Amino acid sequence: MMVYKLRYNMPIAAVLLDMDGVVVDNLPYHVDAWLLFCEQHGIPLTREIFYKELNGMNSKDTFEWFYQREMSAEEVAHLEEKKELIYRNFYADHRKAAPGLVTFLETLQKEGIPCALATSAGKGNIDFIVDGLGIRSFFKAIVGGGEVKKGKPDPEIYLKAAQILGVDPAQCWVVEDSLQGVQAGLSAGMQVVGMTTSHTAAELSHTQIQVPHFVDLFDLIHAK
Ligand SMILES: O=P(O)(O)OC[C@H]1O[C@@H](O)[C@H](O)[C@@H](O)[C@@H]1O
Repeated sequence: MMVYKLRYNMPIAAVLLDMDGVVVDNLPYHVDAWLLFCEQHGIPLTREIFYKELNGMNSKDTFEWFYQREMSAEEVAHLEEKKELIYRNFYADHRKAAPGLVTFLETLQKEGIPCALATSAGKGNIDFIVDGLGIRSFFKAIVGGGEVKKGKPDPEIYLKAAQILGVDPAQCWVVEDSLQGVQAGLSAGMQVVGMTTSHTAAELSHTQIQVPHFVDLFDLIHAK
């Protein structure tokens, strides 16, 4: 059941989209890649632990969680390259925009509402999705995981995106699927749409709205 509890009927200053699990429903491919990477490196990981603890985190935080120590940028880049190669091989032939995404982006553009992408992913994975789907021109800003000091669940990435767009965080809608990402959006003081690709609506019930995809989403969040 969809829960619809808007904090108030506000105009939308901007929409900030998460990428993995939102723009594309690709999480199972990321998880398969992490599981294979972990198997190859002797790290115990289960699907359940991934969704609960790691989904939405950037690579640095994920590798530090695995190895339980701080890691240098070089070390992270080296391991990240291995894992993302596996992921991109798994997902390349399956790239597909989430249902309703392009119409949603076109509507925002027509209404003059700026849109940004705020993802924990690195540049390689961002280009792989954004250019793979041909949607780059819809984004006024793209903030990647490597461009913030603190990754999700910290609000920094969403606050940075709002700052680049020059909008009030309280008038932004975030679209997220992961628990870490939802927390980042809520901590930024934004309204959050929980997209139920990785978690159930009940697990995302702390967001303002839960939806399965972008179809009809604009009408739901648009102030009447
Ligand atoms: O959900 P976002 O912010 O697009 O996150 C991307 C990240 O999502 C995580 O779940 C993946 O483990 C990462 O590899 C990926 O970079």
